[in-house]
Parts: sequence; C-alpha cells; structure tokens
Amino acid sequence: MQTLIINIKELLQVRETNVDKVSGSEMAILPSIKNAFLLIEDDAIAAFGSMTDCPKINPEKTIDAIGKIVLPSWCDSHTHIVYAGNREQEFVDRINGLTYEEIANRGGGILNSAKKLNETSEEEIYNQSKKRLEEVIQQGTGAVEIKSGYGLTVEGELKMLRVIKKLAQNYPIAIKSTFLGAHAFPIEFKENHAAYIDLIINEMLPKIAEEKLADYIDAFLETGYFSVDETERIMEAGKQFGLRSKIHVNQFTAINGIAACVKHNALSVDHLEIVTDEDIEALKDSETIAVALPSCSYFISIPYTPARKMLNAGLPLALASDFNPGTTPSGNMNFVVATACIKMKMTPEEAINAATINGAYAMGLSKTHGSITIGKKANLIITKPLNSFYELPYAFGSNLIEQVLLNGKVIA
Ligand SMILES: N=CN[C@@H](CCC(=O)O)C(=O)O
Ligand SMILES: [Zn+2]
Repeated sequence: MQTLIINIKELLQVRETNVDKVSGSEMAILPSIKNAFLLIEDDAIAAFGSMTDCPKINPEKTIDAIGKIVLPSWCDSHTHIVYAGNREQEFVDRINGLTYEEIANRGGGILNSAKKLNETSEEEIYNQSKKRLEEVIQQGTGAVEIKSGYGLTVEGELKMLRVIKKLAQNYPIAIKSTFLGAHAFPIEFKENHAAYIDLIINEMLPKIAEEKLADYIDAFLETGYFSVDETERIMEAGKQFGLRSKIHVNQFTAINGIAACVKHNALSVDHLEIVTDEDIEALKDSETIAVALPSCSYFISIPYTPARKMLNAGLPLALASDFNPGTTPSGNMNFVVATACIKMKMTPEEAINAATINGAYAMGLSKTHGSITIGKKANLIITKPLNSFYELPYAFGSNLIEQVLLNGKVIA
C-alpha cells in the first residue's frame, strides 16, 4: 500500500542519515524541506524530498497537504498513563495552600493512587487507561513510555504491567514499558526500607522478567523517597534482569543522584527541576539523556528544568509529558512543546528536536521513530494550514493538528 503526501508547506525533522540524538547547539537546527512530498509504503517512510522531485506514480492514497506542516509524531518518553481514579481533591488542596510534600506526608500522593489501583480490577484499569492513550494519540503522540509504580505490591505492579502490555497489543502506537516498583515506600515498609527493596528485587523483578513485562526499570530518587544507595541497588538488580534504568531524580532536591545514574549507564534521568553544576558535569560525555517535564512544573508550581544552562553545556535534552494523576494530569505534548518555549526559553527548533528525536532516544526508539528518515515508521502529524511551524508553540491553546498517521495509516 502506497500513500503519497504532496504539496507539504514544510516537512520538518528530515534526516537523510539517521542520528540517535542531538545535543547542545545542534538542537537549534531543525532540518526541513519546503514544498515537499513524502511517500509511505505500508508502515514505513519510503521517500521524501522537494515537490520538483516528486515521483510520478499512482499511489492507492494521495493526501494534499497544501499550506500544512508535516512532522514526525511526538515521542513521549515518560508517562504514568496507567492509573485508577483521579486526585482532583489534592489539586484543590494545593490551591488552598498545601504542598505536594505535605499532601504526601498525610498519606496522599502516590500512596493515594496505589490504594485506588489495588482496589480496582485489571479490566477497569485497562478501560480507564485506554481512554487516556486514545486521547494522546489524537494529540499527535506516536510513541510512548508507560510506567508501573501505583501498585507497590507484587500483584499490583504485575497488574499494571499487564495492562501496559495489553495496550501495546491493542493499539498501533509504539509502547515501551517501565517497572517503577520503587516509586514510594508503602506504609508498612516506612521503617523498613530494606525489606521493600528486597521485595522488589526478589519477588517482583523475577516475575516481571519471566513474563517479559518491562523494557526498563525506574526509581524515584529523591529526599524522602529512595536514597542514592537504595536506587543503586535497584539499578544494579535491574541490570541483572536486562533492564536499563530510567530514573526520576532531582525533582525537588539535588543529592548527587545524577552521578550515580550515569555511573550505572542509565538511559535517562528525568525531571531535573533542580540542577547543580556537578550534575551537569556528570552528564557530559555520557550516554544518559536528561528528560524535562515542563507540564509537571506548570501544574505543581515548581521550577522549570534549566534548559538553557544544559544546552549551553553541550548536553542533549528530551521533553516528555509525565502524564500522571498527581503532578501532571495531561499528556498533551503540544502543550509540553509550547511550555518549553514559553517558560524554559527553548526555541521552537530546540523544543521540536527534544520532543521527537531526543524523546525517541530516551526510550530506545531512535532507530525507528523520531525523524523523517527512509525506513522509519510512518508516524506523522499533519497540521492544519499554518503561517509557519512557529505557530505550533505560539498558539499554545489551539488544536492545530488536522491528521495523525500511525504506521502509515490515518488514524485520527
Ligand atoms: N515524582 C514522582 N512521580 C510522578 C508523580 C507521582 C504522583 O504524584 O502520582 C512524577 O513524575 O511527577
Ligand atoms: Zn514521572
């Protein structure tokens, strides 16, 4: 099956030769072709170029994209889309003056979601989660990482990971699965951290590996959650089961966690709202990418990841949504890109690089996703007619997406 998109006003993120990620000053460059065509064969990109070189063929389907921008789908490398219920009451509690930390200390926060999840059936969790997945697909996301972490029991964690697996089987979007048993200490382990970490390592991990339920392992490395030493035990154990780390770190405090993650060759370090010069030094020349989550900063009013400081240091940066019930009840990557421009002072070129090719790298998908490159999956966003692609972050409240393609098929 051939689909030919013609008269594209501007085709963004074209990479003749694939790159796995872009760093520092390279992020300011977003290669593009004006007045372009793009040919899809089955589920993959088969050719692209200037309209003057458009092949004279009779494809099964032609899409006229006159006035419109075409770009690779968003690659959202950090979400918690699978959860039960909501935390609307905590949202109102924060408006009334409580902090995220105060709410967590009262047994709210992650433990609140864990209680709901353990009381909810697998089928019901699937039904609630699929609506969120369908919504982000409509919003242009073509690859997504989804974490467990609201089970915090053997059964609860397995239940979440099975839901993620079922979503991956039933939807055309690429899904990577991350085991986040080390998201918080359940109340009964508050005074005995070692016992909960033993449970993760000796009970949860072997079952998850046996059922092949996870691609990555995660932990919440933070004051009051998992210490550097505790997280190192988790990362080490993950490695024994073939799971590379993607770690929540430096959301509220900097406690030398990033250096430990780099030491363990983590694929990504995520959040980084608080970043020291030592953290930046640790990331230099590593294979670990930083992932910023600006919608979380927006929603719970914490600092934004210092993107300029990191790009000036030559580091790569990815952007992701962090879609979860507590700190970010939104998976809209268009808002993430706009907020990165508006609040983190990233240029539109930098933000789009961060949300496509670098997002793909942050979940191990940069060989197949994140750029317009021959052989990659034809996961595309076709916008409404726009003045320029700057309109995407500029008109931050508008839905500017007209069509979404996944694996070469128009699905929204
Ligand atoms: N910080 C840790 N985990 C999530 C929030 C979890 C929650 O509050 O439910 C995050 O990435 O923001
Ligand atoms: Zn998160």
